[in-house]
Amino acid sequence: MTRQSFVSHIVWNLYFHPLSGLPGPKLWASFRLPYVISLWRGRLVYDIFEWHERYGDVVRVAPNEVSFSDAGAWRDIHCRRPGHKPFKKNPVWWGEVPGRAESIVSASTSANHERLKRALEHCFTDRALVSEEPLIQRHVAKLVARLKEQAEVSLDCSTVVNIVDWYMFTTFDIIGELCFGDPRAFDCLENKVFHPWVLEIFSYFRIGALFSTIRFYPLVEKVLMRLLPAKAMEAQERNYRWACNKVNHRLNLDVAQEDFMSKLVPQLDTSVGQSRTTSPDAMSLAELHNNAYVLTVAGSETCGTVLSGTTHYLLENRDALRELTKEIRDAFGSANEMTFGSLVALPYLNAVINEGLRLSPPVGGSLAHVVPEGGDTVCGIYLPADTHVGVHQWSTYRSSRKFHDASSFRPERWLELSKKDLSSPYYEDQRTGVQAFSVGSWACIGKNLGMAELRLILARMAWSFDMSLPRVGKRVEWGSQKQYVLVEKTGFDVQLSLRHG
Ligand code: HEM
Repeated sequence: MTRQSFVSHIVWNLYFHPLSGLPGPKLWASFRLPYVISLWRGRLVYDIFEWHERYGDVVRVAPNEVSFSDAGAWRDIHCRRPGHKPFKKNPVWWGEVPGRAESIVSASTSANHERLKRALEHCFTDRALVSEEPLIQRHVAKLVARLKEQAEVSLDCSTVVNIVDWYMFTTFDIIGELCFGDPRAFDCLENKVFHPWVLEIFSYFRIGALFSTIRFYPLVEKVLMRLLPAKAMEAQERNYRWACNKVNHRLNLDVAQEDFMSKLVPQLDTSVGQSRTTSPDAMSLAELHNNAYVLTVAGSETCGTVLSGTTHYLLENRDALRELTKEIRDAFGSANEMTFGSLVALPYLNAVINEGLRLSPPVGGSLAHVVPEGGDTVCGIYLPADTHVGVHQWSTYRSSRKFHDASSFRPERWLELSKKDLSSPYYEDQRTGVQAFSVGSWACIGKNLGMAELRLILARMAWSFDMSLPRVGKRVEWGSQKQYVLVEKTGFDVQLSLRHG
């Protein structure tokens, strides 16, 4: 692009573009680069939050992108509206990986997405959850047992641990067994370290997010794809193949066990390639491989982030931690009584988790979508076709215009009393804007399983340990960690003392 055409491009973006009337920082509206640089710095979520605080619920954050922090945008972007075309996922972020079959996440056509969703949903029905609970209970009991072992050998019956690691050990061990039918697939709790496969996955989060931004510049993408060292591609392929082999191994196991595969095998179309000759909902083996891979990542990192964030805020808010601990210890006579079913009924535990999801969502930014052909409205604002749009979670959840004492951890805001009592400072909180599992066609398929895991792990921790911040140890300020679509968690220490009595 010559200097002259670059300048006219900026002038057009600022003054003649159909979005030029929308509020937002002029530099960001001029060209895409400030947005890309902010993401590369891991600051995009925080920068957009600042723009929303300054400009309001609708902000133009790039020449062709509009960010919303309005609860109504969930409905308009994510849900089917009679008489409207669906907003598809933005291929910049959700593109297919070349050479792999489609996964539920990459499937952008609704027909394919719906088929894969129907197939995978068998893993997440109420009945499926009941059958999977013993497996999950076993791993959570192991988490507690390993931590207790460490506390028991010290004179003061306590131990200091990086709790983020321990939560992630647990969520990966759980998902490893659910996806691959192998209780020791990752064996992180046993070895007290991450499995090398998991470490590789962590490294791809950042690279994947950075790489996606290249798609804003198709020419650069083409060149870069050519220059990319074969070694880097091979490493990713090896990582993927490892998961495929684990799936194949599980398929050949001759034992009856209740995991995801026991629900997915009946959906498997064994005909060659990706053609489907049996049920219209069937999955090919290649699709099973990729979807198992996606489930492994989607079902572990997310839970680990919310557990870590919630624990961080509980430790900083001793009254909330005391209230939670009391509720759990009063409700049960023994740890075995804590089940998926019994924990649903605890109001404070659920309020704590809702508040944890508000302040530490696994995806802080937008779940990017594209306005369909012909253009459409979001929150009453007309947007031309192909405009990139999304609900910015961090800005919606932390908005001082939507929540009383928005940046503070206040589980009370989720209690029934606060919703009904006109004199409660939280009465007018816009709770419906908090949708950390998303809503509509692409909403999280693992929500119930995820919530059950969060409840069980937090409850078992509060039941077994008195938790506190150690005098000396690693701390974190949750809202200053870098985010590359997902939160790059730096870790923090917790003192776990065996409970008295
Ligand atoms: C705290 C826990 C979790 C949170 C906050 C969470 C959040 C999310 C979010 C925000 C999305 C994107 C939705 C969209 O694009 O509109 C998503 C999608 C998804 N999640 Fe979760 N998730 C959690 C746990 C899980 C678990 C435990 C599993 C499975 C084991 C899972 C599997 C998936 C899958 C397969 C999708 C893609 C759904 C689709 O495209 O139709 N998630 N999740």
